[in-house]
Amino acid sequence: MLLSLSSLSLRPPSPPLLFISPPKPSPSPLRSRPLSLSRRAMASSSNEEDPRLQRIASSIRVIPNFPKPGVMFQDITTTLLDPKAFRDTIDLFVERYREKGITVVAGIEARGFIFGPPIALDIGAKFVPIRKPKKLPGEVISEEYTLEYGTDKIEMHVGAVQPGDRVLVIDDLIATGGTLCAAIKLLERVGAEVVESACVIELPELKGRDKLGDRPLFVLVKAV
Ligand SMILES: O=P(O)(O)OC[C@H]1O[C@H](OP(=O)(O)OP(=O)(O)O)[C@H](O)[C@@H]1O
Ligand SMILES: Nc1ncnc2[nH]cnc12
Repeated sequence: MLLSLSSLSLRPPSPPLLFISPPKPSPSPLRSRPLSLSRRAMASSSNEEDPRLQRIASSIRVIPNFPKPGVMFQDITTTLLDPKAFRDTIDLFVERYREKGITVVAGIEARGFIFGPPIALDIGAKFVPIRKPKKLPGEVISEEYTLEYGTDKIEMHVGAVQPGDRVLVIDDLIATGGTLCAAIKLLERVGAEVVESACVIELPELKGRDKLGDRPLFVLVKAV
């Protein structure tokens, strides 16, 4: 069922996570706008109507006005509660990248740490965490990027990625593209080749893809 934002705003706040029932294949009642399947994802899977994509889209919960008013938060924790949807998410990425000679999967904190490691293990690549500032204990290389107000920074251990490494960058979501763009720049600065970036969700309205220029981006579902 689709609910308007005004009717949702009259509801009490979402219950704590422990009280959330596992997602069903039908759309979550919290979702007020549907997620569409990415044409790119459909084109890359053997079957244009790959049922795995629909299940993944349905498993993502959308919470209006979190963490602040006006934001439709795309919550992938409900995908993690659905082992089949989680498995399918990993499999779709693994099927795409298995034969691409990827040597490093770089995951962006925090939600890139959920999807990156199983992909890295399956394709036989190293996993490298790209972290928020002051989290990594060793020597780091940093990249600053601009937010709507102010700046932010991401960091990576020096030596974790070598010149010539073929890197896949993974995150759960691309919004404005600032985070992904900074991660790509960081990796290129150490001489790596960023083969592709991949996210579970894209928010096309925010045009993050444009920020990446001609660098390839693969997504499974688009929030419309
Ligand atoms: O395309 P952008 O506008 O840069 O936004 C996308 C980033 O925002 C979210 O992370 P967030 O910064 O909320 O951090 P978290 O995963 O640690 O909560 C998301 O997981 C991406 O990393
Ligand atoms: N709408 C959104 N949902 C989840 N994570 C986000 N990061 C930036 N925008 C987001």
